[in-house]
Amino acid sequence: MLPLLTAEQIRRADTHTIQHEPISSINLMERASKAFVAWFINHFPERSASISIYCGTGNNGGDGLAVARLLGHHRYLNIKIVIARFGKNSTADFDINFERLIATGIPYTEIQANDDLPEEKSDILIDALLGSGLNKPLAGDYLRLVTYLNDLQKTVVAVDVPTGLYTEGDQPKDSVVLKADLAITFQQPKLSFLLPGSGGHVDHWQCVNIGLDERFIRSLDSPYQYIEEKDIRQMLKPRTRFSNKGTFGHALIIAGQPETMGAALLSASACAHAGAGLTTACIPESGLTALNTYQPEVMAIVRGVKVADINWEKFSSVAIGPGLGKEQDAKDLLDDLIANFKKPVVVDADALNLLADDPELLKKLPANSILTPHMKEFDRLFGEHQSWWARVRTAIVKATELKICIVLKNSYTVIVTPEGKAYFNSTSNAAMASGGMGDVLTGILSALLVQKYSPVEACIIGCFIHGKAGDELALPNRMSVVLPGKLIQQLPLTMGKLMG
Ligand SMILES: NC(=O)C1=CN([C@@H]2O[C@H](COP(=O)(O)OP(=O)(O)OC[C@H]3O[C@@H](n4cnc5c(N)ncnc54)[C@H](O)[C@@H]3O)[C@@H](O)[C@H]2O)[C@@H](O)CC1
Ligand SMILES: Nc1ncnc2c1ncn2[C@@H]1O[C@H](COP(=O)(O)OP(=O)(O)O)[C@@H](O)[C@H]1O
Ligand SMILES: [K+]
Repeated sequence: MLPLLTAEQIRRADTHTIQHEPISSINLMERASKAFVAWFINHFPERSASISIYCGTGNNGGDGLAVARLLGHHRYLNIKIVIARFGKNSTADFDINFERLIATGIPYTEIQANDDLPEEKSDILIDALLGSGLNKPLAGDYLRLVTYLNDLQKTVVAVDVPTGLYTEGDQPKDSVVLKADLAITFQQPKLSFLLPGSGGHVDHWQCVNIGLDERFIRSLDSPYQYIEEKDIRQMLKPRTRFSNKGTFGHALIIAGQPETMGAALLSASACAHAGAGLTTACIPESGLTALNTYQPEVMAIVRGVKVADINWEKFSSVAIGPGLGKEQDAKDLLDDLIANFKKPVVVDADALNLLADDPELLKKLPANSILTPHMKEFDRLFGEHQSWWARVRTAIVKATELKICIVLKNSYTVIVTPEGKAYFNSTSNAAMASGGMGDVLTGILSALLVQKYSPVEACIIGCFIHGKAGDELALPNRMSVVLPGKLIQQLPLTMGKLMG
């Protein structure tokens, strides 16, 4: 896991590294700038490209000056430097890099407060105006400059953080950010890159290691973590030679109505493909032929048979909700499940909406149950939110209070645990934004629970493999849409590769 730090924690990690590695702060800046340049060269190998580097007078600007000098060493010869000296202050490391720049003879322009803004003809802009030191929304000269640069619609590469973007927390409404095509960011992705809204200011980001003290970073025990493939490889258990279907548990999926049987089919099929030993779907009678045709491996309990006839004890885990509707029979099933089943359950879609109408029932969920809301379901459950940052904060409070896992779905789905940790998933892509994709995730989570992964492990592994299967299909094949049924077919391969 990659710990995700706040701006203040990043400063502490910088200071600690400087004191204990030890390394001087100017050499740490040089290391960061070299790491930036290595990636920049990767993306923009054309040495004749016209590049303008906009530098503030803090350490982000210091990085910008060092980057300019290093690009010069790499024979990028069509470089222009613009220093925005809007205030009196500059940092010591900015000043040193300014001296070093002058020594190289690379020309630069300075703009002061209220100056006319320079004509800009370069194709690529490097944004080193402000970084993680941002402490208020852009105003005055910075606002004027950034608005001007945004209007030019050039390719923008941000150093560490786009100017104007908060590293974490609520981005003030209507605040202006220098929109980046690429942010080459130091040590760890910034929390704001991972949330819709703020993340929209960065088209792509690339994280470069600058050698901050990892032991110290871990000791900060950040509640925010970024899931990496190596974590999943460690967690996923290969299937052993003498295993049989009994080894891998029996999942029950309560889903579907005559009009939304597809949701039940997708969940149940995903559950079987993600390795449940046995899968049973509790569906309306009219869906029986569809189920037996689409996925003959899945067994059925036909709804309409009295609810109490379900022998809950037979199942190692139960998921409820996809396409279920909110009619009385759905409500009765949910009540009965919560009254009689004491192991963690997966609650999705309509079952979440039923819980939103009945907060007392929500409090009775078995400990460590998993809720999988998208944004709208989340707000129905826990109230309207103005930002994703606010949603993550509420999810932490609610998951701890109710002792449950909350999987808040989106790009970078956030998994919040009863201990109050928030894990950001690193897989998935926009080709997966298609109806039924969440139903597939519910089936995967059930399959992992019955295979005896803990609820937190199931959420982490489940979200990762769901997104990974989508990435494996969409990215190399340039698919603009991945349908849920196709993703299900990919799951055994995705899981097999991660186990091997
Ligand atoms: N030793 C270190 O601390 C390292 C820092 N690095 C760079 O340093 C950056 C952070 O540098 P700084 O802390 O100097 O801060 P910045 O360079 O981001 O900002 C400079 C100063 O601008 C002022 N400011 C904040 N918001 C403003 C606003 N809206 N309008 C006008 N002025 C505003 C603040 O006083 C701030 O300190 C990182 O993003 C990274 O690029 C890297 O060189 C790696 C090592
Ligand atoms: N733009 C996107 N990028 C990455 N993943 C996405 C994107 N859009 C949707 N997904 C994933 O697809 C799933 C959609 O879930 P949900 O909205 O519940 O769908 P449905 O209700 O149609 O089944 C989630 O797991 C989400 O993470
Ligand atoms: K920047």
